[in-house]
Amino acid sequence: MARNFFVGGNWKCNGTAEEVKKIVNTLNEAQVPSQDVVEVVVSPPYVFLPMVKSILRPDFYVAAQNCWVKKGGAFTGEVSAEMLVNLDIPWVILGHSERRALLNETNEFVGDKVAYALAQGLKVIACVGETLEQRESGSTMDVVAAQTKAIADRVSNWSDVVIAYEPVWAIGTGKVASPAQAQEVHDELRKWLAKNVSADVAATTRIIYGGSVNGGNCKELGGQADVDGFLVGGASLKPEFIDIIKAAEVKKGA
Ligand SMILES: O=C[C@H](O)COP(=O)(O)O
Repeated sequence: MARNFFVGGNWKCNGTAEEVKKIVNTLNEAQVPSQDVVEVVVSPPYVFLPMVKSILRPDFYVAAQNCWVKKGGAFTGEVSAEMLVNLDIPWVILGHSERRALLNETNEFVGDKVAYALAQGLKVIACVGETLEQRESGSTMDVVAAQTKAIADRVSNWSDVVIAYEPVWAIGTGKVASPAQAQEVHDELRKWLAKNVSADVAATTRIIYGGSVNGGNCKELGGQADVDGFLVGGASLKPEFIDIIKAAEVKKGA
């Protein structure tokens, strides 16, 4: 079964209202392949979500960068999944390595968040990935499998989940994984899903790559059999994001 290419832009903690409007204008004017070729989702900081949603072209979608693990209440500073649903925000990024590392989000906590967000009706971009130390010690697949297992243990319907494989050593470093390195992990992850979840989930779940993707490397990465798109950080703030969206065309006729 064909997996529609997916390109996410994670704007992280960047931008002023003026800069955000400028990025949206660039996106709105861009000529890109149609939605049946590529699904585009941009993720501004919380405070800009309603504005971006209201001015963004209707064939692109928005995502929050996080949400709380359960129903809202006395959790100062948090935003609940219900609030995102209330504002018609369709997607949320969960388990980003910056949150795992800087805010101590564990595999289990991320798994709980993914399950809760899905149960409220959100679609989830769930991030996994190893550190340089873990890669060098040969434990990449163990790490990625443990992160994915914590999600699989809590989730039964995978139709609204996209997995983002983001090696931590490639994030914001300019040190992109080689196409072969990305393909190897994506292939292993798909095999893991086939063995531990189901053949159908393995065949249909999109596994996207993140980590220093740019206009220059996106086509080769996107051409890998098990790379179904990207989660882009730095380059999603720049006009080259359009070229990354267009990389979806490498899958045409594949
Ligand atoms: O969520 C996106 C990733 O952290 C990649 O960031 P980057 O493209 O700036 O390396």
